[in-house]
Amino acid sequence: MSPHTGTDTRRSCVRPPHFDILWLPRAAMRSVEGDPSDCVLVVGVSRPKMAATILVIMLLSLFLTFHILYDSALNSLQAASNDRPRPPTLLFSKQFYPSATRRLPQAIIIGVRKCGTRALLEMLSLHPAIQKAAGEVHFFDRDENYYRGLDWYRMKMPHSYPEQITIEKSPSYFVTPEVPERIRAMNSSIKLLLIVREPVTRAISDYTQLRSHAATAPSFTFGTSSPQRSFQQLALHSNGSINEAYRPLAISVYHNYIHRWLETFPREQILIVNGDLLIEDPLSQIQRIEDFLGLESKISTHNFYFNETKGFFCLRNETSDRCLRETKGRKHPRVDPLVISKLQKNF
Ligand SMILES: Nc1ncnc2c1ncn2[C@@H]1O[C@H](COP(=O)(O)OS(=O)(=O)O)[C@@H](OP(=O)(O)O)[C@H]1O
Repeated sequence: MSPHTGTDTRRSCVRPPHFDILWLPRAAMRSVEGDPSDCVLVVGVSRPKMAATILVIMLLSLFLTFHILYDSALNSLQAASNDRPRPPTLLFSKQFYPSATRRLPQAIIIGVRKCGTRALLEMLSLHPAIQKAAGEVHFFDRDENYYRGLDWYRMKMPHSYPEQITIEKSPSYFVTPEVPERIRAMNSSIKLLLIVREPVTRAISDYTQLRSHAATAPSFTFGTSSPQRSFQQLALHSNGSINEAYRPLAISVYHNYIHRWLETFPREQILIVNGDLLIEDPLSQIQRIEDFLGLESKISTHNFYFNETKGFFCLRNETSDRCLRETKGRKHPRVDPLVISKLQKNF
């Protein structure tokens, strides 16, 4: 080995033969502390700004590629369950799907509470041309929401295509006096779905829900921890007469509320759905609604299966089977049949 003589350590570095195949410039090899037998490979970026730009471009293209792949995978999944891919939810979706926007509903399930409003909404949303609002919006019945305006309401709606129908359900619309006029002010040609059930069963269902809420609520919400009163005790006075002021019974007197709707909307804009039949034979009611909404019949027997454990029909599409939550289909307390028939005669 020749000793290190000059100031330029690069020249005196002995380049190992296998490094020749890397086409590295000679300057990349430098000797350590002037010892030509001990070389290091020095790698650096000669144009850092350009390198940074290239890196950013590469990362952006990677992100976009991932985004497009994810979006199309999502749409393929949805296309498998429906004929029409659902509007995308990801960033940049408006550029890719310009017509998917949030629209005010063209149909509303206005009630009645405990008659199967949730089941109805979920079943209808099996139709590819129906987009449902996720929760109960309570726009028309709660002043604090109503005075936020229609843009607030629109933002509660899902994305939909122009040929799709947006639908929401808020069961308390039916019994709130201001609601029919407020809905008409928004859209006088809107379609309304009213689902009803045998009135005493509905009242018992209402009672069951209130009792279950009271059992789980803190004691200050419902007063002292007095033992819960039975349906019969609440529905009948001690002299045996009917307690018409008892809210679950009052809501079941449908004609006390429906007249306001009929005064505000033409009869052909309101479809009355049979909630008892929706439980026993959901398709019969769903097909009536497809027709009422002017939709092609798409929901079929394949979309329902009876779940023995739940005791109700559950929903099926190409990707999943699902039943409604346990708060839907609660076990009702036993009520004396004589009390039931007495109440039924009153309706
Ligand atoms: N398929 C299916 N699965 C489960 N439950 C079903 C179904 N179809 C109708 N129902 C009946 O829906 C009742 C609840 O009605 P709502 O959804 O209108 O209740 S709520 O007002 O929104 O609280 C609920 O009342 P309860 O039985 O008292 O729980 C059910 O009887």
